Amino acid sequence: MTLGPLTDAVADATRQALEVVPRMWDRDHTVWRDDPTEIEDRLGWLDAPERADEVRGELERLVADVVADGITDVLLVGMGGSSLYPEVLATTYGAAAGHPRLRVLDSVDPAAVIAAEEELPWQATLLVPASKSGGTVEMACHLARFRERLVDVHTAAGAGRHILPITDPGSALEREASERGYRAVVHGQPDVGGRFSALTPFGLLPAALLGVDLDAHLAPAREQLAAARSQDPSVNSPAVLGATIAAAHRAGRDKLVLVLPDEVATFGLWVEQLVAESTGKQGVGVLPVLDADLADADRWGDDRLVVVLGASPAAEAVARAGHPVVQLPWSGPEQLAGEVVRWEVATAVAGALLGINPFDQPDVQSAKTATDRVLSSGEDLPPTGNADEVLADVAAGDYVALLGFVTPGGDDEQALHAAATRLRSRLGVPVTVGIGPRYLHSTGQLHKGGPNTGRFLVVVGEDARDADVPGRDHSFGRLKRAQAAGDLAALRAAGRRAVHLRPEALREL
Ligand SMILES: O=P(O)(O)OC[C@H]1O[C@H](O)[C@H](O)[C@@H](O)[C@@H]1O
Repeated sequence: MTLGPLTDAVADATRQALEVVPRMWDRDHTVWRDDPTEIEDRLGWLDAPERADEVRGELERLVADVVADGITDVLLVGMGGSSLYPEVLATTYGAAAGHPRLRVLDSVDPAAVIAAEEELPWQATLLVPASKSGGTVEMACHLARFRERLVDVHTAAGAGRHILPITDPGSALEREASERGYRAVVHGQPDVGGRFSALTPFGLLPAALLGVDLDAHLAPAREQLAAARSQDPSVNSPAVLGATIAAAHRAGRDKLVLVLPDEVATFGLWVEQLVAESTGKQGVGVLPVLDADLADADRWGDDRLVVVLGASPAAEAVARAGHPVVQLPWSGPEQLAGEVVRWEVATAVAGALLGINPFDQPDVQSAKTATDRVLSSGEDLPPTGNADEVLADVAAGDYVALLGFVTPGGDDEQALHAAATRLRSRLGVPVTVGIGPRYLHSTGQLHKGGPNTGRFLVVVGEDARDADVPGRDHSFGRLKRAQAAGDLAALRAAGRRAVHLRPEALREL
């Protein structure tokens, strides 16, 4: 740890954090807020490993049956907390011998939907709709469309056996499952919010499907939770990380540059949702920055805290340039669930020190409401503008977010990253890239609820082909455009500087 300018502030914040720790373990909601709403029923992640032990056998039996049925592929559809950890698991571990591949879809881009549809062997595919609320629109549209593919090959009577939802008890998705005879329903933990649900069945079922040994996966999580009870700061590294994030924020270092080993690169997406959606509200917020150019650190403003997982030769130069650097040990992918706990505790502790409720997401709804309005009114996107409208007065302490409603992994996404690299070097401020609608369930909260220091370029790709959504009067392409329009409207209503651009405009940035 090279805290440099933050050394004293972190020591103070660590003392405060250690006062928070026993109260957090007592489930004392006043750590965060006097009002217990969306706190007292959101702390179940503190005993996720014990709760996992209660359901492990059932999950392993379900998976054994799936494997015995000859399933070769799993398609998980869901958003935010219901999809990001499965994506981390799939990309970090892959499928064990004899277990199905796992593909995660959190895009409504028609090309992405069609690609999944055309590439999967529906005869041997299991569809896993994952949604805590059971009503998230993207998941519902995916389920409607892909269920038809299953009906095509298995008939309506046989399709249900190929659908295995994960949802909270009593949700609309659970009702649909019983009406339509889906294979089973795996319940989430009602007292755990989406972004804290990685070690509940939302992450455990996908892990078991991939053939991950759940007991071994959870072992580092148990160790980290035990450490998170300690009053010794050399042991309780999760609380110290939370204290460091809070101290950095208080000092104006509200951008968290995360440097990860390549083998867990997608873990950044999970941390991004956890930190941004938990802290970004009431004008407060820590912006996760996943693609910082460390070689440029001597040109950065003093608004950044750098957290490095594992060894990074570049981190030393960052510290020499005067930025605080936290180095966390990394022994390999088997440590993943321990990192989940570290970041969950750190986020909860940082929330307490920053005076916000880390478990709600009050500003996510505004974009959803605006999207519904666009869909029902028949409106389209507002006219495109000029990036200079919002970039002209960018100053130190600001950030730029490129928000692309584009095909994940396609040319337009590459163009977004290339433009982000150029803007970083031109403007000297952090430039993030978010892919819609994924980011709406992640950094979208911070964009609208956090400090008004962002500039938002909403880039919407054209669709060469569209895909209809059975049972709805809009297509996937229309939904995508309505979500982009909805977020633009919500950003502007929150007083944020946001402009609509075509992908071609990225070349001029
Ligand atoms: O799991 P679901 O209920 O479908 O919710 C999925 C996601 O939707 C919302 O937009 C929240 O902001 C996220 O925190 C959540 O993870």
